Amino acid sequence: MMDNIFLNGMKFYSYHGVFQEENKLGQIFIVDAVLSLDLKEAGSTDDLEATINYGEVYDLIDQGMKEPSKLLEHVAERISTVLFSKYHRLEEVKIKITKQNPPIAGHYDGVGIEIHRVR
Ligand SMILES: Nc1nc2c(c(=O)[nH]1)N=C([C@H](O)[C@@H](O)CO)CN2
Repeated sequence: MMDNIFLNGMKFYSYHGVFQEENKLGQIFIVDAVLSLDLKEAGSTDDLEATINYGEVYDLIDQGMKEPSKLLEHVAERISTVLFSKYHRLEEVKIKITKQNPPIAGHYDGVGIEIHRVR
């Protein structure tokens, strides 16, 4: 069983979407991320260098959300690639991106995607 670091309910105003109106007007995106790695060393040494700094992860996700893409799949894939290249300790990552108010008629809490990548 793997240990996890999570960042829940991050909100970004970004411009991802298939439709021109989404690229022009933008909308709110909610991102949840789970990073799986062994946290035992950090737990025993109390040393930030022995783990992944979730403040730094937030900044990387923020940067990734700023670059417009058509598909949420592409946004999530870009972010996971950056995380794996930056953190050698990272073994698995899950990234979920939700649009609460996309241009789709109907009643729902949100639509989106979730990816799970293993190094
Ligand atoms: N699997 C996906 N389907 C759709 C996406 C997406 O990113 N992944 N995006 C759209 C539009 O941009 C959406 O916001 C409104 O229809 C459509 N389907």
